[in-house]
Amino acid sequence: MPRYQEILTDPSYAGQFVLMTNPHIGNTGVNFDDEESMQCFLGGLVIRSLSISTSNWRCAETLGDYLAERNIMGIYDVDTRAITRRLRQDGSLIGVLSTEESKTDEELLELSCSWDIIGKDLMLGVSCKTPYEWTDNTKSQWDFNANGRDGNTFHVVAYDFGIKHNILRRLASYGCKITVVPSTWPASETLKIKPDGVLFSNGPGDPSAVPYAVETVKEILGKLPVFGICMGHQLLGQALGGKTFKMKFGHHGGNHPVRNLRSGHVEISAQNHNYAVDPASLPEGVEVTHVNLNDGSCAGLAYPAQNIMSLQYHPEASPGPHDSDNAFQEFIELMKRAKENT
Ligand SMILES: NC(=O)CC[C@H](N)C(=O)O
Repeated sequence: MPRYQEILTDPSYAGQFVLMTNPHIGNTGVNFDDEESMQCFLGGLVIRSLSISTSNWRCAETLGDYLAERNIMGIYDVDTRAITRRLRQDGSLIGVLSTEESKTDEELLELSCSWDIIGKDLMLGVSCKTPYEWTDNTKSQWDFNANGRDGNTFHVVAYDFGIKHNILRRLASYGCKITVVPSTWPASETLKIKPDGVLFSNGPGDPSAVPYAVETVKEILGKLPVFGICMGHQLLGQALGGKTFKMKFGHHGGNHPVRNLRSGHVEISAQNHNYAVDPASLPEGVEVTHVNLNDGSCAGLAYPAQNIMSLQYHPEASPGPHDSDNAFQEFIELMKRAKENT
């Protein structure tokens, strides 16, 4: 149920510890299919109780062995409810995990002061180094929403700010040919290959710490249809002239209600972000299309005049509900309309 494997391999957790509120973790082990990237980038995993037995038809190894092989620290027997309540009260905090028993509390406190997520470019450490083509789609036994796809192929350039593989699988399932490019890939190179659309992916850290990526987004806006997801949405917000800010403890988990203001429908969504776009800072013409119903924050934007759409949350789920998968179809339609109008 908590789908810890996708969370462990989501590059957006780079530089952060993940604390699971579900008390029992590890019972289905780890498998070959549920990887969201080639690596675990998170700082460490904090849980209440590690399952003493592992049982699932897809299981390839235990969670403990998986983390140990990747040199990722995991800690269990922790009062995760108490830490959750503290985080809700005080907001996100800096933590230190150490195996060195000789360290005093003062030394650990000092260590915690040497780290801050604000102002750090964490994207460089997780993005691919060279462009590559992506062809895998969602395996047929897991696919859904497959009706009504018209077999058109659109070429999408996907900026890898820490991209989750399921974004690529869903785009491929919707019939896209995909070229994945590094976060520093120049806009001019993207425009040169004349794709039908550009995807700006999810990614870790502070969106104000990566001005080069905002510049890239700016150079592409208005020239091609674009779709921004999470970090991609925040960078789009900045490129459009808006501001982003750090939230108290952000949105995490697979149960966030979001209202699509165009259809009136509520989607239950997967979310993982610490920053958000301030809608009041956006210029005229930019529409807030989705609102997080827990706190009223901006969960989606569109600028129809420039074929721009973006979501603060995760339509690719993985893990999480599939309510928002249709966003990929909307991106296909944006590319289709733009193609027809040229
Ligand atoms: N999942 C993401 O893309 C995270 C977005 C952003 N870096 C944040 O933490 O707010």
